[in-house]
Formats: sequence, structure tokens, C-alpha cells
Amino acid sequence: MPPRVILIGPPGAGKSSVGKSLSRLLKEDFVDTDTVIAEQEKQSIGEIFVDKGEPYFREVEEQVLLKQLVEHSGVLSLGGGAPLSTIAQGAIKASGSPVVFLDVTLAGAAPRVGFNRDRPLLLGNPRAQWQELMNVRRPIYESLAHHQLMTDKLTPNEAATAIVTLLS
Ligand SMILES: Nc1ncnc2c1ncn2[C@@H]1O[C@H](COP(=O)(O)OP(=O)(O)OP(=O)(O)O)[C@@H](O)[C@H]1O
Ligand SMILES: O=C(O)C1=C[C@@H](O)[C@@H](O)[C@H](O)C1
Ligand SMILES: [Mg+2]
Repeated sequence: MPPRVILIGPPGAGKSSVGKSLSRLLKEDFVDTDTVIAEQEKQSIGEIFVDKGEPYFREVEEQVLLKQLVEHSGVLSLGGGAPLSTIAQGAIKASGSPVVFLDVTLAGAAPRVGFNRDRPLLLGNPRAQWQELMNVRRPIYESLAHHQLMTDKLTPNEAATAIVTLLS
């Protein structure tokens, strides 16, 4: 069975934290593709980027996503870049699962991301990197989404509650 709901969005949108809250509200299991990758590879996401490089990470990420789309029937939160490949986009659409784009501004994401955590893509000038990622990705997130939720002023629990309403 495909996921009950898929959460997408940029780093700091709250996919992992909102996803956990949402799974409790919906009484569904929760899976985060980043967590599956780290467990499977026995390394943190940051370590995988350093040791094996981003192309390797993206290959593993795509395989994990394709598997979860057919095996996981609960709440599925994706890594920020997981929905970007053509194959990923096709598989997400084919799953028929409702997709929620958790939106956030740079000002909203900055304090959440802290720009000092395990986010290898934001090394260097994290604010500029984040904005650059978002400029490229926003059209893709929007094209996949059945629902879009601006999370700047919402706690993870408020965002989860709003998603329950959007899905009903
Ligand atoms: N709506 C929110 N309000 C306040 N803090 C939040 C909110 N959503 C998430 N946070 C906090 O921001 C941090 C980042 O959130 P989270 O890890 O859920 O983002 P993410 O979208 O999964 O990012 P990534 O793409 O890097 O996995 C966490 O410490 C979390 O507690
Ligand atoms: O936005 C991204 O491309 C990423 C987000 C994180 O969830 C991780 O999947 C990784 O740090 C890459
Ligand atoms: Mg996450």
C-alpha cells in the first residue's frame, strides 16, 4: 500500500518533526528517508556525503524512496532533495499518495536549521546556499504537491493538525 501522506520541502521546513507529530495524530507508522539511509549505510548523512560523495547518496536515496513508496503505508517524510530526480518525481506521482509541500521562508528556516547541524549541502554560506536550493526546487515541490502549507508561524504540532484538516 502506498503512503497515507508524503511530506516534501526544503531543509528546515519541518518534514521530520511535523511528520512525527502527524503520524501520532493519524495513528500511522512514521518513516523518514534520511533515517532509513543512515541506518542502512550505518553512517550519518553528513558522513556519507564526505566519504562517498553526493552522487552515491542520491543513488541510495532514490532506491530507498522507491522501496518506501510501495512498502510503507503510513506517513513518509522525504529528504529535502529526494523528490528532485525524474525517476523520483514519476514514482511519487504514480503512488497516488497525497503530497504536502511544507513551505518555509529563509527567515523561518534559519533559526530551525541553525546552519550548524548535519546538513552537508549548506556548508560555506548556508543562507545563500539554502536560498539557491529553494529557487531551483520550489517549482518541483509545487508541481508534486496536492497541498502546500506555510509553516513559518506554526509549531510542528500545529502544522500536523493543519495537515489532518487538509487531508480530510
Ligand atoms: N514549525 C516549526 N517551528 C519551530 N521549530 C521547528 C518547526 N519545524 C521544525 N522545527 C525544528 O527545526 C529543526 C529542523 O526541523 P526538521 O529536521 O524537522 O526539518 P526537515 O524539513 O526534516 O529538514 P531536512 O531536509 O534537513 O531533513 C528541528 O530542530 C525542529 O525541531
Ligand atoms: O535538501 C537536501 O538536498 C538534503 C536534505 C536532507 O534531508 C538530507 O537528505 C541531505 O542533507 C540533503
Ligand atoms: Mg528531515
